[in-house]
Amino acid sequence: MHATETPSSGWEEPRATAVLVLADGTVIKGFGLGATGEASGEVCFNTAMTGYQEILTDPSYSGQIITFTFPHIGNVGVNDEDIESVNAASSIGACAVVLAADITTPSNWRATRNLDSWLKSRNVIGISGVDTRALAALIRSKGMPNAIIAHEPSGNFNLKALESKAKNLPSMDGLDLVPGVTSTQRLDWDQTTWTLGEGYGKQENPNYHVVAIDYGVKRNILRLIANAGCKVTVVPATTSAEDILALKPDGVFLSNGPGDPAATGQYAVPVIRTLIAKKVPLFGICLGHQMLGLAVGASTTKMHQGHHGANHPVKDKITGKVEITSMNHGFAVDASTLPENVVETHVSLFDGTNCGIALTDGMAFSVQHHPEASPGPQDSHYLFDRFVELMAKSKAA
Ligand SMILES: NC(=O)CC[C@H](N)C(=O)O
Repeated sequence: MHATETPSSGWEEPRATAVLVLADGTVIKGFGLGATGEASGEVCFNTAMTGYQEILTDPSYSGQIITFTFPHIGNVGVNDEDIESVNAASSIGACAVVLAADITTPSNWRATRNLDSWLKSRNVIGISGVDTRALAALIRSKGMPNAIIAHEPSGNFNLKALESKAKNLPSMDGLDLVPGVTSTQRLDWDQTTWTLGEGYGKQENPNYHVVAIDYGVKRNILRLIANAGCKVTVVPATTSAEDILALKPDGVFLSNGPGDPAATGQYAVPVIRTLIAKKVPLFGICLGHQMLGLAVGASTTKMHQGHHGANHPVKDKITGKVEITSMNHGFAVDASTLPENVVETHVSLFDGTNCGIALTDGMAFSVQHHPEASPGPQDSHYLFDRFVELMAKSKAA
């Protein structure tokens, strides 16, 4: 500035190019990234410090806007290997993302792309410059709100219209979102986990055949089942019990997935009940766990703020061991409604909610957390071996 010029009043607030409008009318302004336009969903917060690409592509997050409490999201870029959705038909996963810091140039040897352009290519809207700690605190006190996010480079927003749209969004309670994410065709899976220098491996000598019912399955779950010595056939969510049994599985896996389990249970539960009656070894994760719960007659409830992170302590009540787990759920099985032939096997040490069940006949078990991690700690990998042991016992009987 030239010495004779009048000093300006100081720093001017940059124009907001994105807004997040909550159903209660709260307006959060920031800077748009990723796709332009509007998206709507339930706002949750995830506290994981790593693995944003796996989180964003987890089909369980469909219909949700993820607020990352870790500020530096995008700093390791993205690549083609860390996508978790199996159904590649569309941009499946979270519909929008809320960040504290702007996305910086990626710095990682595996990065092939910048998070911003990748979000745009997947039609996912983002907003940065948000006080994500304050938003997480708001969710903690008031629960997960519905919201509209809008990204408009001109910065012209009709806030009244956005607020009324946000108010009229349907509650996640009662939504069946599985049809939008499940595979439409049967799929043979033999890929195993990733190792440095080798990339993903292949299961060449399987001992067991697992049918995985795809309610929105994550790739790393299928890889860990393959690692444990199995050939996997992934089938669409509405596959009948007859068609599943015709594949002669040694075990059936009930996958994770989005939405309200009670709404999804309408077609899933009768199938699971038949499999229980036929004593087929069953293993369920997250939505699959909730649906096993519904199939045995228990009920599920909507949680206040849910669990979304990578450091949640869970106690295995059978062994007494505590495992640090990856979590992503907004519903839970109500343990007080479990029938006599089902035991609670795992419990959250954060809030005492149910995190695992097993049938007393020993043929079916499930957990609420994500033992496959991706991202997250690997303490719970043992559950895949438990599933194989169950199939071995059943085969030997
Ligand atoms: N990760 C999942 O499978 C989530 C299950 C279910 N949609 C929930 O929010 O509780």
